[in-house]
Amino acid sequence: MSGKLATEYSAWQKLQHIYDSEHSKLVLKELFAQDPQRFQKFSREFVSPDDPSVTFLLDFSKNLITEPILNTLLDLIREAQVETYRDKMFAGEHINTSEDRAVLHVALRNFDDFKISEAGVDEVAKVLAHIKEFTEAVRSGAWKGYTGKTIKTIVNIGIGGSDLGPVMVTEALKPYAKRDLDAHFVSNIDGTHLAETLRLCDPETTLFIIASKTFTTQETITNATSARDWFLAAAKDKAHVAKHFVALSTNTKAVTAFGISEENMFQFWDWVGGRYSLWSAIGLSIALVIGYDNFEQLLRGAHGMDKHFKTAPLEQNLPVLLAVLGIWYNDFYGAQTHVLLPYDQYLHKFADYFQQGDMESNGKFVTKDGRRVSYQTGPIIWGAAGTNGQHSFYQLLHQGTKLVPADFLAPATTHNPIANSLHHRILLSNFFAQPEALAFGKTEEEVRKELGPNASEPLVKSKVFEGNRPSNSIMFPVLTPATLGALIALYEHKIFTQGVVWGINSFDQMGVELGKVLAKNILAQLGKPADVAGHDSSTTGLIHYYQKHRKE
Ligand SMILES: O=P(O)(O)OC[C@H]1O[C@H](O)[C@H](O)[C@@H](O)[C@@H]1O
Repeated sequence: MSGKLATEYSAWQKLQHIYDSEHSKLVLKELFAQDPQRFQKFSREFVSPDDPSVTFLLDFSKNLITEPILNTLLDLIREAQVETYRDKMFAGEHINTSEDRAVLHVALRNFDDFKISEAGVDEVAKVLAHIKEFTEAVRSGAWKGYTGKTIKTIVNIGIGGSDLGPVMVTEALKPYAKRDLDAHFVSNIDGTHLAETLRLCDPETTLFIIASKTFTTQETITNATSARDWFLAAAKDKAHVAKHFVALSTNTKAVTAFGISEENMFQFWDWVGGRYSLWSAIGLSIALVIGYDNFEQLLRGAHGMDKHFKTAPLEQNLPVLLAVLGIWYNDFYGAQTHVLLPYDQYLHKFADYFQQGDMESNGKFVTKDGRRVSYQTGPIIWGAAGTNGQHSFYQLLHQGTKLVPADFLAPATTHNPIANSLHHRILLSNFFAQPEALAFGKTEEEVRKELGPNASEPLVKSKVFEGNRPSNSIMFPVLTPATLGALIALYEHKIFTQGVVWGINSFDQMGVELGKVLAKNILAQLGKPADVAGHDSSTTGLIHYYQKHRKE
């Protein structure tokens, strides 16, 4: 990010030239046939520098690249000074320029390797100790509710980054969960979300975790207030709130004003972005569910990936490799989306999580120095756990008119080897088959041979798979807390790398503000039709329809 638009880099121009002159010749079937070493050349094994059991394989050989293309993509990384900006991030420089903030989620999982001087970094260990002490008290039953009973249910109230990370990780690490502690997550302002959750809770045995970096988010504060009202309807005395409500926030003043005392508050800092906050106090619900030691393993796994990202040469650097492949499709092939396909039911929220992680980070049209970009920035992220997607949207992946680069992820070993691991073998056979089908397809000739001479032309055509659809495959031995930590950090650093090349600020989220302001204005006008003013005819018509039909 040198103040340049990405298109001004000579490597970018070279890539454009390569794309224009060569892309029609980039045929996976031929590339594999020409080079028996292709898998060896275009796959890397990650082994955490901290823990050799944290390892995975990235196979990126089924991508529309050659060695010269990869080298040019890596030249782009050099020209955009990604390594310099990476080092600035790790050093605590204020690379979030619009908000004048450091970007230090890496400091939350640092365990003393990188020297970072920024206010608050020296308090990380203290907050972790607080999390440890509190989670152990709740999990052991030492922490009692207002009638002396132990906590059986936790309800995390938060939205966006204060929800998606804890939801995704608690789902992913269920095998490590304390099964007699129920965890619920309430995010939506729709009263249905809270009401349906409270039906499952007993005020005597429920702990509410109010998770909000700012502690001003309308949804969270409204849900927290209603939860407190529900609790007090049973507990009567406000003094009991202390045993049933804790807060995770950077805003001590607002937390205490809400009625949660400082000792029940878990602090974090403005250099933790919401969508990078599961490593901070926002991870309290994770630590409660899987225990502090497993939570620390998650952090250590991420730290191993941080070290790799910081030190590995570009051609070995996994986040960088994923980033450049994404740029190749996003900016040269014109792919609009990127699909995440974990073949692991425990990772069923992985794509939801990285929808915020990626799209809120890189969905921006203005560079850091205020110029309108002339190229595509962040892709649309979507996905679902395999094999479910195969029975719904894979039709389009295989035979649709759009190019959808895909990441397939799977563990070699399942936590649930039922039926002698038959389920897992079937799951993995699909995990291996789908990228193969996408890459190599099925020719007309093969279809004709299969259908015989009497097959109609339209039938033959409809059964052709053109192939040449790219994907990455990521395999790991087993989904442990540390492996998950490393995987999440892998994608975080991929997003960072792409943001630097595109010249945008990946760490603010100005685009979510306008809707919030308009909603606040409209809320004040919902009373009667005469109050509805200052809108276009569509918005006015919609509000009037609501006013006519509501029954409250
Ligand atoms: O944690 P909070 O301050 O309540 O913020 C919750 C979420 O809301 C905002 O609108 C941002 O777009 C998100 O990045 C953030 O994670």
